[in-house]
Amino acid sequence: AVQHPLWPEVDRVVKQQVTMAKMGIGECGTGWQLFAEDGEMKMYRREEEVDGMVVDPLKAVHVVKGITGHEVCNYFFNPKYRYDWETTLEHMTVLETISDDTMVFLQTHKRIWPASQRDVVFWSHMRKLPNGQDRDGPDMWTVVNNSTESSEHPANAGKCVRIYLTVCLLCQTRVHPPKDGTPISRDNVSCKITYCSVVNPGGWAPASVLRAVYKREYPKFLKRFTAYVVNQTKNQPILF
Ligand SMILES: CCCc1ccc(-c2ccc(S(=O)(=O)CCO)cc2)cc1[C@H]1C[C@H]1c1ccccn1
Repeated sequence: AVQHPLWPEVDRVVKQQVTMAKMGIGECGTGWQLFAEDGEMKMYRREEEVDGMVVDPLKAVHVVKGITGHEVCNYFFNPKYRYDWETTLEHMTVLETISDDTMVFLQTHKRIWPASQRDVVFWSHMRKLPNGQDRDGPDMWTVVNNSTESSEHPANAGKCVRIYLTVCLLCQTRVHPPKDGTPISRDNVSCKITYCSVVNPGGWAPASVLRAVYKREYPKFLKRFTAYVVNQTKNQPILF
């Protein structure tokens, strides 16, 4: 089959992002600060600025009972669910469907006063990862979102400031088989979720405003998204 021009970049960025997401906070270099904690969810960020703009890398780890990594990645990747869980989304357009696991999106996010409204163009790729370590262990699933250009939607041509982001959602399913040999139910599965993101806000926005937005929005986003997946899957057969 003929390769799509984006494919080499998709493959390279996915491998690079998954490698980083697998690293523990301690291995990810210094300067990570825990800025939000809620039950099993822990959110870390590193304060970084590029040309005076806040580009704080974020890394969140969460363990959610009753869902699998395949299910989490399906609900994160598939555009038909996005308006249900992405509260800051104003509009989403699928610019290109490259394959059943790779799409290009244009999204405008709700304006955060006093910053101007933002939009983003990114490719999104979902992939099952071979479980290198223990053969019989459940697979890992990932979705990587990475900013890309669009000739039909040039940056900063309209009212929105174009942002640039790289996001990696890495999911590892855990199965705790019941002692008495009864069939596996949702009580016997859980998913370890690692969410990494680096967002360049594009144009200038006050560091204090951006950091306040991230501090408020990221915990809300991950809690709302995972609760949504639990609710959507609770009466469905488990998708490993
Ligand atoms: C000035 C920066 C504004 C800003 C930039 C970027 C994003 C953003 C875009 C995409 C993704 S995602 O993980 O790829 C899921 C697909 O939508 C997450 C976050 C959100 C905000 C704004 C709306 C705020 C926000 C921040 C963090 C989480 C959710 N929303």
